[in-house]
Amino acid sequence: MFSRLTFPGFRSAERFADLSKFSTYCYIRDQKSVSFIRALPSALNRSISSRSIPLCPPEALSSFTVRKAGRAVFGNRPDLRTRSLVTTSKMNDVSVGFYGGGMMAEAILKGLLNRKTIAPQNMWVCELVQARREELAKLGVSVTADGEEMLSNSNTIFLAVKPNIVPIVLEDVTNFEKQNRRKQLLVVSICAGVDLGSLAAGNPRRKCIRVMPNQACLVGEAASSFTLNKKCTQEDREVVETLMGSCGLLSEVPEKSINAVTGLSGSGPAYVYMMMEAMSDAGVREGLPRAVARQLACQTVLGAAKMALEQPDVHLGELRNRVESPGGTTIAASAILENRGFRSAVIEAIREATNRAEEMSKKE
Ligand SMILES: NC(=O)C1=CN([C@@H]2O[C@H](COP(=O)(O)OP(=O)(O)OC[C@H]3O[C@@H](n4cnc5c(N)ncnc54)[C@H](OP(=O)(O)O)[C@@H]3O)[C@@H](O)[C@H]2O)C=CC1
Ligand SMILES: O=C(O)[C@@H]1CCC=N1
Repeated sequence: MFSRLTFPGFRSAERFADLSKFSTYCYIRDQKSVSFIRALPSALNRSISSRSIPLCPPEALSSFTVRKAGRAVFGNRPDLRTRSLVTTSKMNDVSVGFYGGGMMAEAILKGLLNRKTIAPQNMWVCELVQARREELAKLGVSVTADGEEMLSNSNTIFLAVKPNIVPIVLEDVTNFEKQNRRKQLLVVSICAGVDLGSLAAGNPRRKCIRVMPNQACLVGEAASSFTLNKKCTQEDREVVETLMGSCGLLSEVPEKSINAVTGLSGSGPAYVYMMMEAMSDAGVREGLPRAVARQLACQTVLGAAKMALEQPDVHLGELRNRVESPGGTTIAASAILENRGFRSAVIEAIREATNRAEEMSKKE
């Protein structure tokens, strides 16, 4: 089988399998590709779980000839656990509805559409603001102001409203469930500080998943974590992995960790923007044109993040030390950042965000 397939970017099938260390997962979307993947272990004469997905770095995707056998869609880079294979046939049964058509719903919708994980005709958004409905309709998804219409047309319901609106929309969900007892919904909440217990309000049998994504869903580079309640099945897990995996990195964590995820990566883009804004302003102060300073600041963050992700075994302090030449410019700057409490400010800020999510879980 392999003699008929070439591996540009990989010297051999053996090399392909060795790339597992990159922990980048690939969802194969048709049966031919699944057969190809399943055949790998015997061709390599060693065992790879037939349910685990072979891996390769995203940069290799464009030259990855498995495309000849079908569409391969890269999902997440979960370093924590092996993903299961989710095929298109299974996803064909998934129809996604959103309560709330704000920033995050748009980011997730675009993430899903960009990866072609779900066809636009299988996506519904219930949003009260007409201007937002009109904006989202341009994506080809169906929009409505009527929650029941969205629920009737969907089986996986994302709660993407502000946390204080969740009890209101859950009442709708409960009424719908009572009137449609044969349809079981999967409720996926992305709302900060709303726990699994609250998501099951009105129906203790409800299947609920709590996800904490961030806005980088929009560009397929989110850092998200999720946790499921006990009513969820393995299939539900695979559905959320496929949906959120197509928006970026995804890992499963215990529910007690979700508030920390919220403080770190849910809110995280804001901290990084603040840093980039400051770097950009500093460049302007030193005489660089604004556009040049902005671009340099953004690309510096992107490049540093890429290097750190590609060298997971190298301590971040070591990566920093490699930039700090003895007696040079960087160490002079690092001394100021240490002196002004840069790291402890970040640590305390993330603790504050985590505490805030915990506070919201308790009473709002
Ligand atoms: N922003 C972020 O980066 C992240 C946000 N989250 C979580 O995602 C959730 C959504 O956040 P975000 O997208 O930023 O918020 P937005 O305010 O942008 O979006 C929420 C939308 O829901 C609409 N809405 C209000 N009530 C209803 C209702 N009953 N039915 C349907 N739509 C309704 C709102 O309208 P109106 O404006 O009129 O109220 C608004 O357009 C929050 O719970 C947040 O904790 C999670 C991770 C990251
Ligand atoms: O600020 C917030 O509450 C939301 C949750 C994570 C990011 N934004």
